[in-house]
Amino acid sequence: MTGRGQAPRRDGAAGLPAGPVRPGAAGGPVRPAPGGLRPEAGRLAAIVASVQRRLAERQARRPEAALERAVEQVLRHQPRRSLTAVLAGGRHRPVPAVIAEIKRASPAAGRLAGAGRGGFDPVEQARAYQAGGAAALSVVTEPDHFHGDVADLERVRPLGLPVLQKDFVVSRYQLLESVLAGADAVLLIARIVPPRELARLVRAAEELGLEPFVEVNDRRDVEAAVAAGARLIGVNHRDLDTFAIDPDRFAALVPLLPDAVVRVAASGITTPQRARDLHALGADAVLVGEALMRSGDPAGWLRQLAGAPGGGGA
Ligand SMILES: O=C(O)c1ccccc1NCC(=O)[C@H](O)[C@H](O)COP(=O)(O)O
Repeated sequence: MTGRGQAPRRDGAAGLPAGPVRPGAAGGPVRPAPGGLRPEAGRLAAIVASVQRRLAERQARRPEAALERAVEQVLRHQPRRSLTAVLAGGRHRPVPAVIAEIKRASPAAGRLAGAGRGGFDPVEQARAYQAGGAAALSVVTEPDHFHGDVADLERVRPLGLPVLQKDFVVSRYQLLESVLAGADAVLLIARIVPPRELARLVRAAEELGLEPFVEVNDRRDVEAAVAAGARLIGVNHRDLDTFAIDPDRFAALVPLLPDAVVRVAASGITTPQRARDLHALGADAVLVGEALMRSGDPAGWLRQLAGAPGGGGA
């Protein structure tokens, strides 16, 4: 996660190459799998390593106690909105709820924001999502591999939709930063921390009024997420090391999820029809990034999913 005072983004007006963002490109040498990462982790390890390096710098600049004091103030004056509440029961409605993502770039896709269309305004993008009927926003804030910016989250919060912060959380310190940025929910990736640490982070997030959105890739992750008490679980079709999409992953893992859990299908959802198919398999909600970022008419894409006339999605 990125806090205030992070290094400036690198996707300025001059633009970026259109190709994929190289893991480790801006974060220096790739180190062995850090923290609780499983030994097979490769490209994901490079992302987490740069996240940890930036985190250490921020922790050195601003001690956790100072953040705690600021968080107390924010929590007193800025109530959180519930992501879970707007997604729950989605599987029993005619169409899934949508978490619409702002993702400036990704290691898999390269630059997404403003590619070929001039500048990018996250607020304008979020307004289009809202106009199309999105239930919530997701904002990717990791800077080195996604060109994310925590300022994007701060800027879209006033629109009023619940906001999920997507980053690579390995420490409670980052959760404090999330509160300060105005997130309502935070992504916790089961793959990047050991199960006990995942449970600690789930608890810590809840104590701070943040809803943990636990992302899983396989059966082991599901077990860790459920044991951690996660109530909001996202099944990610994307392999975090190869970035390849496994289209059958949601179908394979959904039977393992307790009924009470709010289930989100995430990644690689390129068309409204694909979102409908995942809904038919039991998804309460879908999380869509790249397709909306690439669409010239994201509101139309979302309306087409909702079955409204005038939808412009594929
Ligand atoms: O998007 C990536 O390339 C990626 C690579 C490695 C780790 C995470 C990654 N994405 C984070 C996400 O969770 C996705 O942005 C999100 O599920 C939306 O996916 P999509 O609709 O395919 O953009």
